[in-house]
Amino acid sequence: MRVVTASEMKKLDEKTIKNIGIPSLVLMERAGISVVEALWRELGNLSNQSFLIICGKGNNGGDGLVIARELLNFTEAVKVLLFDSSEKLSDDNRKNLELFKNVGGEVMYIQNMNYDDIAQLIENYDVVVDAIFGTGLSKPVTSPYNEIIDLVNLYSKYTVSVDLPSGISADTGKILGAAVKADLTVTFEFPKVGHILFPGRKLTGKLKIAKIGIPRALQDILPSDRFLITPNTIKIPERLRESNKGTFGKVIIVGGSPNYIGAPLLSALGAIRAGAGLVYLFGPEKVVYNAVQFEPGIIACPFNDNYLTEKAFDYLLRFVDKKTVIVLGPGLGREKETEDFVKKVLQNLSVPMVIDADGLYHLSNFKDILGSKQNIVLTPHPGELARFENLSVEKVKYNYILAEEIAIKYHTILALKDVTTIITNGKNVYFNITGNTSLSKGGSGDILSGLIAGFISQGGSLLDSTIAASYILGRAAELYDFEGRNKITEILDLIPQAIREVVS
Ligand SMILES: NC(=O)C1=CN([C@@H]2O[C@H](COP(=O)(O)OP(=O)(O)OC[C@H]3O[C@@H](n4cnc5c(N)ncnc54)[C@H](O)[C@@H]3O)[C@@H](O)[C@H]2O)[C@H](O)CC1
Ligand SMILES: [K+]
Repeated sequence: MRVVTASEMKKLDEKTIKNIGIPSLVLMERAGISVVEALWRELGNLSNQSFLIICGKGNNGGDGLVIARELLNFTEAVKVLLFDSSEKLSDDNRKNLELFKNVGGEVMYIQNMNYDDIAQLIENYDVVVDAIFGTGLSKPVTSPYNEIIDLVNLYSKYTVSVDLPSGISADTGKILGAAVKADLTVTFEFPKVGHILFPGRKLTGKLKIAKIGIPRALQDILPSDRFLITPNTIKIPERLRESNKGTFGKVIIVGGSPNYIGAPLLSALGAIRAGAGLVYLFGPEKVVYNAVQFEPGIIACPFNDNYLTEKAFDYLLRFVDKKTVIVLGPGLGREKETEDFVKKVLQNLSVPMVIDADGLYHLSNFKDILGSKQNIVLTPHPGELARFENLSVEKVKYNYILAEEIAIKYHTILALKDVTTIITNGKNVYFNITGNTSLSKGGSGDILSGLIAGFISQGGSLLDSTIAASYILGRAAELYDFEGRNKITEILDLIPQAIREVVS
């Protein structure tokens, strides 16, 4: 499913109105009705509820006035709150204000009230409809908008936002001054970036996407480069019955050090749960023997030292063949001699690699090597990417445009792991929103790295495998929400069911 920006949505609107000839008032009417329908589905009988619709001066406010007029067909307990009687309203807003009044609708102006009265008013209604700003928000909100938004957040019993929570940037999900915290948001035709990235995603509440008649034929004008990952985005290699362990590829997890014994094991378990045919663990002997105790399905490649040093490379070579996929990094440690090992691996091996954790730490000291590589997946979290690029976490977090640039610069697949994970090959961007706090603990990234490699080893492309792994890991966590009180290994046990959901 495409994810759009404000300007892309505006362009779609304009083409629909100017090229196709569907009047803007028709689009507004359908938008407004779709919100009432969503409210009816969410709240059931609307006739016994009361509604306060807070309208801005633009078309978001116009939608609100359509909603108000339609709600009057269910109940008389409908009131519209406008900001300033002298405000210059958009044409469609003004028209719908007139229609609302024509059907006996009641309007109040914030300019004539004090904040206590407004707080009281908000508190007296069952539902507040936030139709202040939508995709037209262009700068941080100021008085009186921010005060009203704060009052809605303080006193509203149930808030539904039209198109976007007012105050949220459609293009970034950032709060511009102040923003409404909605229980439900009804948007039109496509999710906006602001619904997908935090804090916009949190303030959106439950998101409903309504069709309002934008012709499908026009959608080709949209750049096809931003997508919300849904089950039908997922491509997982088919598992033919006539097969043997060699059919499903070979993954070598390269990692481990005295303080990080579990990380490479978790990565190996991720590869096993993805369905890889052979999963090797190449690491310090203590780490490897520990892993095989836990999971005898892992093939042991113990290196007789506490850390993987340059000497380990020749030993690793014995296990690598052209079908191998390597996960480089889980628990590697940050010893200088390990960096020499990592450099040698990157200089001499051209097999697909998923580079995570301390693999990224070492790689950051010789990034130019990526210029000569073809099939690398980098899986940093914001802190690791900030360090990798010598930027602040603030600059990096949820910055999908920067992520695209980095993927192009190093021509890799980049998975910027977060509550919304951003996956990009530099051309397209995919947003993953599955998961919950059961993944907010050590080891989830290790599992992900193995899961990605496991899908690649079965024939998945680097991009498809990264998308599938991110979605599947999140879905596994959702299948039984431990609310964070889980062992990370319990998520592994739910991966087969999460895969079955998308392949069946
Ligand atoms: N196809 C669709 O998606 C349709 C969407 N509709 C609705 O139209 C709005 C967008 O309307 P627009 O008039 O462009 O802007 P807003 O109503 O979001 O904003 C109102 C107005 O406010 C001004 N403004 C911007 N920032 C600030 C600020 N910080 N302080 C004060 N004023 C500000 C600016 O001039 C804006 O124009 C979309 O969200 C949908 O709800 C159509 O109704 C139907 C089709
Ligand atoms: K809104």
